[in-house]
Amino acid sequence: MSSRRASSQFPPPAATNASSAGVPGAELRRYGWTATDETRFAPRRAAGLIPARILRRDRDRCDLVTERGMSNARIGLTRASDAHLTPCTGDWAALSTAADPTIVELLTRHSALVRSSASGRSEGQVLAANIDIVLVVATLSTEPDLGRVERLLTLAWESGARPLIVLTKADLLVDGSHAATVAVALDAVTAAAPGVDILTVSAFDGTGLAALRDELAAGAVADPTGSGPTPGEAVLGGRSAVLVGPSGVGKSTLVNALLGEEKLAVGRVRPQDGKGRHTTVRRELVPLPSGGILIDTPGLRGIGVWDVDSGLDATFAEITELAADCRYGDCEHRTEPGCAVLAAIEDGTLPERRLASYRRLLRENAWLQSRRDARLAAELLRPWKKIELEQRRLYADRARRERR
Ligand SMILES: Nc1nc2c(ncn2[C@@H]2O[C@H](COP(=O)(O)OP(=O)(O)OP(=O)(O)O)[C@@H](O)[C@H]2O)c(=O)[nH]1
Ligand SMILES: [Zn+2]
Repeated sequence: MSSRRASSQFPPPAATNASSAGVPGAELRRYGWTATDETRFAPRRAAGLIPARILRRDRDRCDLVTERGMSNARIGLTRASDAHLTPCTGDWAALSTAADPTIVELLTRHSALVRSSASGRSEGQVLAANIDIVLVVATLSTEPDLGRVERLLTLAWESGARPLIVLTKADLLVDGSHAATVAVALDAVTAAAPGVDILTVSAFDGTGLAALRDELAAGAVADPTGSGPTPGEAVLGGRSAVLVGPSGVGKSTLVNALLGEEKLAVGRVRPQDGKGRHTTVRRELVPLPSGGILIDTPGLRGIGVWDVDSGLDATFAEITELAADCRYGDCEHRTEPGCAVLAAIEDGTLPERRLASYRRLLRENAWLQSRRDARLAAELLRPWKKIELEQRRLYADRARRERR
């Protein structure tokens, strides 16, 4: 994964206020922890573990937040080799509170944004876990890359979270020279995203920011203590949202606009690692003063789809729907008679570009799946290869003995 953007783009977290810590996990509610989560966690708490949300993943350690404040912990999972089970930003974990805190368990994820790994290996790579919304960010300032929007939507649908398209730089609408382009861009994106809500925003003039804040704050509750660790941070919980989109569309500017004043209230944090080390906790996940939790992962360029069968169905919903009316169940919508998809292209209701884009992503998905299947097959064969080898050795030994 490219790290074109420092993962510490969010301001260092302010020192945690322990005053609301009367209730177990209360401080974590800012990060989305709920009473239900706490109930489920009870047996672990009884075993001396505490809940934590992962803010950032390093090779074998994580920056995280617990009810006691920011911390840094070792990854002590037994199945750490499984890409889907290694901690990532957004994960909830059970943490041992030993001298060197250790993540001993990942709590079940309700969603995960997964891409094919940058190295092109046959595994998926989890970019963010436990998200409610994927903000697919594109800009109105240039002709939209619809293929990219569809790719990101496919990943978003597949994650189990709800996609929301955010079109940035809406202030360009008022500029006469841009207005026409923007209107066309908006129509094109709408056609490429059936069933997906689209918000146009501008970090410059504030357009749409209130609507976006409301989306993220849904379900948030007022801080019972009346004040958060930083002034104005009086809302707890809300939706967890991850931002995806190419470089230059205005993600950082948008994040800063959403963070508002909070970015000024910064300070170094001393993780409670028992050794009193002073390190700055870096984070890719931050609670918003207005409610909701924002995740911004570095480097989402060249993002590849990964195991996205249902994501494709959702992204290209109108094609899936048409395909149900094709004469043949296995219709590939190429030359088959009675093909409802081709008929829709013929009568102009389905743009050819949509079908081409759908095919491209289908092919990519099938290719990755076949590579994964090949890897699985190789893994299944491995024990047999070992037995075969041992048998050969045995026979050779016996033959040698008999020759003597
Ligand atoms: N007109 C206008 N320009 C904007 C707006 N938001 C951002 N920009 C400009 O767009 C450019 C890119 O913004 P960034 O926030 O750095 O974009 P990004 O998506 O974070 O880019 P990376 O950090 O490379 O991923 C900058 O020159 C911003 O000033 C906006 O609302 N309106
Ligand atoms: Zn067909």
